Amino acid sequence: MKKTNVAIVGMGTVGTGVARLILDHGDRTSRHAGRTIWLKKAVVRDLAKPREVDLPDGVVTDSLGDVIHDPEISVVAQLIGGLEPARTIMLQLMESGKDIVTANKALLAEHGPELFTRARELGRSIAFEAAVAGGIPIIANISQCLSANQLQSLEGILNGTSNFIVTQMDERGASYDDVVKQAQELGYAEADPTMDVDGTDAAQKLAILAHLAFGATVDWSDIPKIGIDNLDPADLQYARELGYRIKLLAVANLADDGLELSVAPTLVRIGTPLAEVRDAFNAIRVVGDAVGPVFYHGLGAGQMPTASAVVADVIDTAVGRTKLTFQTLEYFNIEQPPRVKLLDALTLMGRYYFRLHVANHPGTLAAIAAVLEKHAISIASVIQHENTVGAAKADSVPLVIMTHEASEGSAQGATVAIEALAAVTGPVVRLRVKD
Ligand SMILES: NC(=O)C1=CN([C@@H]2O[C@H](COP(=O)(O)OP(=O)(O)OC[C@H]3O[C@@H](n4cnc5c(N)ncnc54)[C@H](OP(=O)(O)O)[C@@H]3O)[C@@H](O)[C@H]2O)C=CC1
Ligand SMILES: N[C@@H](CC=O)C(=O)O
Ligand code: NA
Repeated sequence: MKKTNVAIVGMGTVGTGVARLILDHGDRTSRHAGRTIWLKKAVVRDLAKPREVDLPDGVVTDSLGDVIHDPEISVVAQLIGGLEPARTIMLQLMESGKDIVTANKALLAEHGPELFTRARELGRSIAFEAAVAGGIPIIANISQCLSANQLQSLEGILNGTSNFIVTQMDERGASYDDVVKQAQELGYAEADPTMDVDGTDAAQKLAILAHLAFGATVDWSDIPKIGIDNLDPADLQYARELGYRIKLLAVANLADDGLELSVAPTLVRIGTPLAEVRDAFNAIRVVGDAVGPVFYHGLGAGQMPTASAVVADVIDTAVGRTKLTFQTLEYFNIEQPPRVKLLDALTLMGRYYFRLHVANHPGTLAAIAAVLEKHAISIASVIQHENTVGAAKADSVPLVIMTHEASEGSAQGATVAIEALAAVTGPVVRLRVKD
């Protein structure tokens, strides 16, 4: 039987899972590849650090040169996170004739055009199924299975850590800090979990998907994003009372004049599929003009789900499928003009949830309603619980307002104007609502 020699660079959470799959399940991988997938080298930074997988003698090394200078190794799973040295190592590996499989979305979102251009020049491929939504085969689906469609929209939960945190806060009343720690221990979070909770990771994944799905050339940092890092448990509670759950939603919507992109905590109606996505699961709803809506659901973070995607890419690369896809097509090709432009975030339409703290006296509601009216925002419902201190009326009360559709620009303007009212104390919480 033929053999493809593979190396792993970066033996952390994902690298360890990839080694496990290759070493423990050679029968499966060889059946699908029609050849033996052989782990020849695993490059680590620190030889003394214990690994959670038994690597055969001679596999582990701290020298990247052992891979670069070994002409028998043709595929490398590059599983170091962050930008550098990951970028330089990826370029060095490609220069030395290796095809790449990676899970590093930050690197692709930031340096995708450079890396893919170089890959094309060198006749190499870069496969990255694990970079978006972990184990869900979304890259393959968008770039191959749905290729007969003009995709119209794509919305999803793309960050497992944030979804885990929000689920645990919502369902168990867990504290934010405790659940962040737990997400790190479980191997879901990035080395710097700020990237997960502030919406960066979801925006980077959305930029990659928007490129594949719509031909948009988007700098991820141009995508308007809000994370879950300032989410108040009170909003999870009010959302539930209104029949919603809060999810960090990434949205790409193709309009007549361009592409709307955003990442934001959003109220999603309980009972709809996205609202039921729990813990580290991700989900993506894609609508194509021929196929209609398609829904993908699965684990978006964690060792083995991510390794599942990496090893599938290793097999595809070993048999030449990834080269076919990513060498010849327009993906990350800077010579291809973008097919759509990014729309101004202020024009995006949506419903809103406002929570504010207001003085408990006559005229307050009227003043707020007047501001909303001035910004052409119509109220759909209001919650204000009776609030007393003992038998006496409390001085201030929380007020929750759900609106009908309005533009992001109007909602922003109204927020500033409401915060300036004398009857309103502290900042206004404003969240998007998905119907
Ligand atoms: N964890 C997950 O659920 C998912 C992760 N990803 C992506 O996969 C990539 C890896 O993530 P993950 O495994 O969780 O991260 P980890 O931090 O667990 O692993 C990264 C590994 O890379 C090693 N490393 C860093 N620099 C070098 C170097 N110069 N040479 C050799 N090894 C090096 C680190 O070594 P050391 O141990 O010494 O620090 C560490 O073991 C990231 O890009 C991440 O975004 C994608 C989808 C899901
Ligand atoms: N940190 C990421 C890991 C997968 O991409 C997440 O939590 O989704
Ligand atoms: Na994936």
